[in-house]
Order: sequence, then C-alpha cells, then structure tokens
Amino acid sequence: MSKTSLKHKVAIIGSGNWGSTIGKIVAENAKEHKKLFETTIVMWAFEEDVDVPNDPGLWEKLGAGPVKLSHAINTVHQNIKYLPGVRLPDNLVANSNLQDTVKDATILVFNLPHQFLSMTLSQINGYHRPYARGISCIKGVDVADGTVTLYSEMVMEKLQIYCCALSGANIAPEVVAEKFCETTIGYDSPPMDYKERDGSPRDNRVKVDEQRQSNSKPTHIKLSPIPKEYPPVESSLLKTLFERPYFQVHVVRDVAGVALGGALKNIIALAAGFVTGKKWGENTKAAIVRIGVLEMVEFGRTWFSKSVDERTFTEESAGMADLIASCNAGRNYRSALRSVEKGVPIEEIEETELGGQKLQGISTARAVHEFLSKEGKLDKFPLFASVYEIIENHQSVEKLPSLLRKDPKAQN
Ligand SMILES: NC(=O)C1=CN([C@@H]2O[C@H](COP(=O)(O)OP(=O)(O)OC[C@H]3O[C@@H](n4cnc5c(N)ncnc54)[C@H](O)[C@@H]3O)[C@@H](O)[C@H]2O)C=CC1
Ligand SMILES: O=C(CO)COP(=O)(O)O
Repeated sequence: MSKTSLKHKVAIIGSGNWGSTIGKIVAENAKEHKKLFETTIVMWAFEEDVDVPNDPGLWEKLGAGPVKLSHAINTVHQNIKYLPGVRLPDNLVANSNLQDTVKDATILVFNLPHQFLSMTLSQINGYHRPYARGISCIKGVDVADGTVTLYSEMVMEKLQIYCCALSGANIAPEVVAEKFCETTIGYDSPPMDYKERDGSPRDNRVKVDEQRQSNSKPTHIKLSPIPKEYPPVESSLLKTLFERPYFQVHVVRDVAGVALGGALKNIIALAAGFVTGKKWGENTKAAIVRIGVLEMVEFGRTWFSKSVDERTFTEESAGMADLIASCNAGRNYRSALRSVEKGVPIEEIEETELGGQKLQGISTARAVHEFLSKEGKLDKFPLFASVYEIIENHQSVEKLPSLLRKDPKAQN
C-alpha cells in the first residue's frame, strides 16, 4: 500500500439536531484516527441569534441575552438551540462562514433540512475543492420539472463531485445519548478512485442519474481524482469516519435505496401519527407500516430499478428499521399526532412545538404527490396520495381507512 502524507479534512454542512449529532460522531472518530483525518472538524452553522437556556453555568459563560449560535457552540461546546444539554467534543468547531467551512475540506458531510440544500449548494459552488467527496445525511427528495432527484444526486450535479448517502433508524437524541443503533451508508464507488489514476487514459465520468430506470436527464459529471497523498476515499474509510460502538455502520452499494428509504418513510410516519392521534390502535398503525413499505419498494422498483436493491427496504437500517423508529418516536410522527389531538395543521405544530427544528415529511409528501401525479401513478400509491390529501386539507383524517381500502366502491 502506498504511503499517504496528507489527512482528510472533514466539514459538516449543517448544525441542527442531526447535524450536531453527526458532528459529534465524526469529531470523536477524527480524534481516534489521527493518521486519516485532521482532528479539527468544522461544522457550518447557519447563523442566528439564540436564547440562552435558563442555566447558571451557561449564563456565566454566555450572558443572559441572545447570542450567536456559532459563538455559543464554540464557547460552551453545546448547541443550545438544536441539541441542548449535550456536551459536544472540543474538536468540533462551528463556523458561520459557509465558504470558509468548505474551502479546504476533502470530505463534505451534508446534514441540513432538505429545503435549504439547493440554496446552500449554490453558495458553496466554486469554493470547494474539485476533488472533494460528499455524503448526504439528508432525508427527502426534490421534484422539479416532473423529475425526482435524490439529494445525493443534487450534490453531484451542482458541485460536480461524487456524493453518497447515509440513512438509518437514527433518532438524534437517542444517538447522541449513545444508545446502540445501526445505520446504512449507500456507497457506489466511482470507477476512478485510486485504481488507474497514474496517467493511463480512462473514462472518469460518472453518470449522475445512473440509478434511474427512465433516463429523463442523462447528466454526466467528470470526477477530479483525489491527490494520491490522501488516503483513498472508499467504503472502509467512510465506515471508519462514522462508526462508533453505539453507531454501527453497514455499507451497501444501493445509494438510491438508502436515500429513498430515508425520504419516503417520513410520509408514512405522518400517517402513523394521524392514526395514533385518532387512537385507532396498533393494528391500524401496523397496517400503515405494511402498506408504506410496499409503496417504498414499488417507488424504487418503478423509477430506480437499475440500482435499487429491494433488500435495502426490508433488511437495512435505512429501510424497515427506520420506518419502525420513525413511526414510534420521530418528529413527523409526533407532530402529526399532536395536530390531530389539537385539531390544528401540522405546520402549526412545527412552528410552535419544535423549537426551530424542521419537518421533512410535509414537503416530501407534496413533492412525491407532484411527481406521482405527473407520472399518472397516484392510484398505485394510495398511502402517499392520502397523506397529501390530508395535509392539504382535501380529506379529513377520518377518511384515511377508506382511502386505503382496496375496494374502490368502499371509498365513499
Ligand atoms: N433529527 C433527527 O433525529 C434526524 C434527522 N435526519 C435528517 O437530517 C437532516 C437535518 O435535520 P436536522 O439536523 O434534524 O435539522 P433540524 O430539524 O434541527 O433543523 C434545524 C437546522 O436548520 C437550519 N436552518 C434554518 N434555516 C436555515 C436556512 N435558511 N438555511 C440553512 N439552514 C437553515 C438551522 O441552522 C439548523 O441547523 C434532515 O433531512 C432530517 O430528515 C436524519 C436522521 C435523524
Ligand atoms: O429520520 C429520523 C430517524 O431516523 C428522524 O425522523 P424525524 O425527522 O421524523 O424526527
């Protein structure tokens, strides 16, 4: 094996509930693997004034008034807004300057609510290293011009770098408390990495949408090789970067399955929340989960069949396991439940009860509905379609069982 003289510099893009948790994991591993990674992990914090919690220790160091989030993280090593009460490692450093955060990084970890990714990538573009590699921890899909795009694909398209995906049954407060769990990395190694980069002519183009069945936008990116002074970026390196004793990583090649599992389960979790809010019991929730898995599989099979391995949905943490966790304790589930209990729209619960955290299920339900509608396939996805109808107030939650019944005559 060739000797490498440089270490990877890892940057986290996002510092919310999950962003800060992944920041903690990566910082812990960077400290333990000093030959592979620079010890300091920089985490981009979207700057905002935050209130200081009523805690004499925090008041002593930060004062009582609102402070900048990045200042608070770097002073008390705690994300007092999005992950309060958790001590973050000293080597996790918040930076409110996005361009400065990415400029020297060789590995970019994208971890922010999906609605902000596109704008954030536009601000990064041109400031990142062309040979950087990305990993998306974001759960959601984007729909524009009738095409569904995974966020790993969006990173590839906008930054012209390779990007893989991480997703699993990973409710952040449980992970950060170091309760045992698993996650899945979908990594489909680009053909050029470290094999023939010493001069021999080769095609190092990667097809961004190679995962899809219907090639509606055949886009290629030309990957820049990572200088040979760096340790190779391959699945084992990513496992080393993310795996902790309490956070077990399994790497598969199915990037699309991993990304779709994380995105689509949020729609199903909303339905599970509606059902619990109505006190319809566990059998009904189990029916929602069962129907939901089938719709996830069908979605992958229909539009990403070249890549999706159906076992990702049933055997990996990114599939069934995430669905179970999210339908019992996720924010989408809890907010849908509260919206039924209080008789208010879910957006109102998001606004008033989540302390600034963002739901991903509502916008994903809308995006998926737009896509299914354009494809003329809404009838094949009754659960996804029903959740959309309920959040748009076209149907009441009471109608959910009848919308899911197989006999169309029973739907009135
Ligand atoms: N929280 C969780 O338990 C888990 C979340 N995820 C996924 O991770 C992703 C990130 O979620 P969280 O870290 O929980 O976010 P969050 O729900 O805590 O959202 C708050 C974040 O949004 C940022 N933000 C607000 N306005 C912004 C703007 N205009 N531009 C850029 N950023 C802005 C805030 O700075 C903060 O970092 C999501 O896709 C989520 O589905 C995945 C696994 C677990
Ligand atoms: O993705 C999650 C757990 O794996 C968290 O889901 P919520 O965003 O609904 O909290």
